[in-house]
Amino acid sequence: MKTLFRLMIYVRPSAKWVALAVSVMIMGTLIDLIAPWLLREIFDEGIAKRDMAVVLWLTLALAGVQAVKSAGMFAQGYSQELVGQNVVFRLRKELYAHLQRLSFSYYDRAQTGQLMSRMTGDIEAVKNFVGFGAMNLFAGMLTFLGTIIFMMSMQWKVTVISLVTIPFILFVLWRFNDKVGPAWSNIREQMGRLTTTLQENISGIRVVKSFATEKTEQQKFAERNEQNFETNMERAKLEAKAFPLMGFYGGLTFVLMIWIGAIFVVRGEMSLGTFMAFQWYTWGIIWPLNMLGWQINIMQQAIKAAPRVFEVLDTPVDVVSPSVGVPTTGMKGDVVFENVRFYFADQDPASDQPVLHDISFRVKQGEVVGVLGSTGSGKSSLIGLLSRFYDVSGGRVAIDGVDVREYELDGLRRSIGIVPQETFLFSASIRDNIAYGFPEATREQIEFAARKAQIHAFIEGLPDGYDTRIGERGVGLSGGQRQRVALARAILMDPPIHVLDEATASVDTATESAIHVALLEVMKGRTTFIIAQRLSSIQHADRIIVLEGGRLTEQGTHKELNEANGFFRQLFDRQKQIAHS
Ligand SMILES: Nc1ncnc2c1ncn2[C@@H]1O[C@H](COP(=O)(O)OP(=O)(O)OP(=O)(O)O)[C@@H](O)[C@H]1O
Repeated sequence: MKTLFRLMIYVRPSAKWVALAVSVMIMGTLIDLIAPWLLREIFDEGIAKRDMAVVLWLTLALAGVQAVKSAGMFAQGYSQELVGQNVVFRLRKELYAHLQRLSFSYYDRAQTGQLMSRMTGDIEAVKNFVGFGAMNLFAGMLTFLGTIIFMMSMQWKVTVISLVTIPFILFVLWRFNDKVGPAWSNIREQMGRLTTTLQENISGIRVVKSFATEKTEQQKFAERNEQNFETNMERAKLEAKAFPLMGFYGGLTFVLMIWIGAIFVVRGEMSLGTFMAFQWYTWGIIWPLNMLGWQINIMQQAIKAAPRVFEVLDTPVDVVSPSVGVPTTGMKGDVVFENVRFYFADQDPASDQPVLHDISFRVKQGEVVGVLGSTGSGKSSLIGLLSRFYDVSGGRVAIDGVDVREYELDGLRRSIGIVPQETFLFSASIRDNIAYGFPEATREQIEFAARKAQIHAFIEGLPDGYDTRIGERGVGLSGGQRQRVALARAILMDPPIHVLDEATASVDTATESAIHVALLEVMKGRTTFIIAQRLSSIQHADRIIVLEGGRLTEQGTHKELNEANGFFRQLFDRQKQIAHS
């Protein structure tokens, strides 16, 4: 019930169209109730009295009301679909906007397939109910009650006797409703899992193929598909049991009506016209009850699907912009980490070790800082705190003396140009990919950024140059080329702070060196963090920070760290040895 009330919030803006659909539906129902009454008059006042004028006028009236009803059906069909589509539109828009706001900690755990399925199938199920099911459910109930009232007013005894089957039909419906709800809940959940399997397989198809696990993947998909098939068949079984039974009781009502009606006609307690009208009215009892099964189906689907959508909408956003954020215009880029401690959302501070322990350091505007550490030492997490991908669990991160949590969030993120470890390119032209964060950039600006990222010559060599379209996730470019496009994207943003997270790990050392020389100019006056595992990447750093197991163990210049004989020195010796062997 709570779900239905909440859905009403999305219907409210379309109240005018709901009112139109309901009015037309009530008019259509009234016509359905008047038509058999006209038929009775044709029989009793026209045929029985051999008055063809009455027959003609009443037949014309019958045709007229049917024409009005048909026109009304058009208006009702259109407006109820409009209500449904509007609800879907609003829900999808809100869901998409919320997905954009949700923080990294949500996406660390979310399954893409489940989100896709909620965005499509579940919302569609809601639309079917709001746009069609609900209105027809209401129309059915109105027709049912109206028919009984009209019949009672014509011949209450025949009506009461003929309707003895109704409690049986209602019992079958009640049982069906009870069982079909959980079945729909399973189906919606399984649809989500099926989409997840499909999405993961397609995204990871290169891994699947390189490990030749197509058969295992097929098997996995087949299992999910089979579960889906079986749950759907369970639901179909419920329908197969309930619907014919309802059809049987409905038929029985019809037969009873003829039999009891005939007795009353013979006894002279019912006119032939009323008898004929009752045959027509019977349908006004049977169809709403038969349709009720389908409508319950549609309603239960929506009741089970909507909470899946609301669950995403209700997920709190844990990294939000302050209501009045500090503007970032004129940001210089002095960065301070003060006693920073950090746990991921799925960690328990009571029992787990923090990913970052008590980190403190200061970086002045324009400094180039290398962040060095073995894999898993916390380098990316450290940088994630700067852009507020995550918030610190203790201590603070400040830029120009202002806590990052006090800045206006969009401005903060636009002030930090990150070239991430895993580059994501969109299926668009190379130009659009470079200008992703700055769509109004001029051709010169884009080319300048591409030159600095050492990718301009390559792009110029392509048949369509900057207009060359690249496939999904950058297919068509090598890893190093993709990294350089991402680098150009960050350079174009011209932020006061640059972060290169293993940004040159996929390029050869000669290209890396060329990129660094070009970047020296771009980085001038800008604070730059270069995260790396190999020393060649940080050769131009003014200072180096060394992370080990989430702790800052060393910091200083190349020279100072070489003399300190710690992790840096060991790495230096190891990489020198490899280079010489
Ligand atoms: N979402 C998460 N939830 C819990 N722990 C995580 C999560 N993401 C990363 N970690 C853990 O946090 C630690 C630091 O990870 P991080 O990615 O910051 O390391 P890194 O130094 O950048 O490693 P690499 O050089 O391999 O990229 C790792 O031990 C990792 O397993």
